Amino acid sequence: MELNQLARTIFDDILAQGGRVYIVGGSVRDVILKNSGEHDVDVEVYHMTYEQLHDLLAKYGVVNTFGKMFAIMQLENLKGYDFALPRQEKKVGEKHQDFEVIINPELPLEKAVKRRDLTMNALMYDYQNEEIIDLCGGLDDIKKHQVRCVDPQSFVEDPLRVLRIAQFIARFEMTVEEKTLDLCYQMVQQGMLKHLSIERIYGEYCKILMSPRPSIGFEFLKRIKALPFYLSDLITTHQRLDYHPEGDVFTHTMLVIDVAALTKHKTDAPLSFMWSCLLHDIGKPLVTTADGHAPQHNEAGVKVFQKVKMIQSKKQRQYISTMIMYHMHLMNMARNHGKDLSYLRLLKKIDGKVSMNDLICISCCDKLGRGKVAQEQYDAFFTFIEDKIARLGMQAPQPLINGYILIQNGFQQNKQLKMILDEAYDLQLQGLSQEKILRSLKKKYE
Ligand SMILES: Nc1ccn([C@@H]2O[C@H](COP(=O)(O)OP(=O)(O)OP(=O)(O)O)[C@@H](O)[C@H]2O)c(=O)n1
Repeated sequence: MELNQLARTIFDDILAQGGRVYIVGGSVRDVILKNSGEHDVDVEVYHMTYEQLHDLLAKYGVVNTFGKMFAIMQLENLKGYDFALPRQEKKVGEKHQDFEVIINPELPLEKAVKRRDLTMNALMYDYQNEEIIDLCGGLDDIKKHQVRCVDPQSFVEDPLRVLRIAQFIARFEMTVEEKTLDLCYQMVQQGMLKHLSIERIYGEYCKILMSPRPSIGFEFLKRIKALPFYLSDLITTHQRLDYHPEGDVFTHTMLVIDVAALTKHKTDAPLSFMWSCLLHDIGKPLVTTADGHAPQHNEAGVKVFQKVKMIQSKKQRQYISTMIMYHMHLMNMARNHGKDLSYLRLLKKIDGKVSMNDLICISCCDKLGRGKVAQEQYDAFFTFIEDKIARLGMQAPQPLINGYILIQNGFQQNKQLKMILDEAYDLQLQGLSQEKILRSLKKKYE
């Protein structure tokens, strides 16, 4: 394993003092999976007391301790390394922190691994012997590309693990072993996931969305009936087969997010973009008619989005809401040979909230998420957009008239001003000069 030189020096010191060092958790798994990328290194130190380990670490720098009960220690000058003592955990309440923790430096490894969620996450790297210790069959499961829980009894103690499975299988393109899948289903049926905080759920959803194949994670959540209402409602919403040969809205959404996963690096806000793709059609269940039409599903989607509480950042909410609102405008314009004016109006509406680039990306993903898209249709869409961009740009034109100018020209500062400003901008887009806009507005409002 690749380890920092200071970490090696500390580990050697621990061994010299009679301790034993094991690296555990995601960093070991990721080495086996040949998964590159930054990862914190979790170090479990055996045969030393809390005080002994603390004193030893203090020789190398300032020690910070986290989670009084978990006794996790970090060195300020050794970022990304967490030192902990072996422990057993017992759930004592419904909340995430409701655990009784029993630290035991002499805990047998077989017992220590029991608190881990999945076999691939229970692998240990023995620093002294430079070998992987696999007490739960994690290596075999990785070979089979499957996730499997270590111990059903301890697995259920943290319901977040159900969502962790969803993100792991999406990230590593794996399947879920049958008994583990049944266990997850039972946990959902028993309402265990209801106690999870929205922040924790959001974290796992983000990991699913930023994975190479997000659909794998959401298909799993569908199978165990753990989807929130705004996604599960998509399953029973059918669409017109001539527009959507792929079938219901959920199936379409899954195709869209998988294409989006390949496109996200081209966008200005990859995570928010992925969320937008997941949620772009959440309005459809509300407005879809018996023959599969979904008029104004974008506006309905914005309303449903207000109920999606797990996204809390104001900026992200504004981005996603704007994407839901305008996700079909470019496509509709291309279909109806939209006028330059509607394109310019669209630029103004999205201005500062999302970029035209990101709107183009979501339109492409939406189009590609229909299974087989006729090449001519796709080409026509691109020609349309390229033409508009070449002539009219990607940014909304700067307004010639602002509130200050209106007031200087005798308009009152009242509620109507905003409406008049919109009107002024529209006249500008129609090609009127500043002088002519003011003249026209004065005539109308005086
Ligand atoms: N609900 C949880 C969270 C964590 N773990 C254990 O703690 C380790 C470290 O957890 P964490 O850093 O949260 O996740 P990783 O598995 O490292 O995965 P990621 O790549 O998402 O960080 C996991 O490998 C697993 O052994 C667990 O059993 N149950």
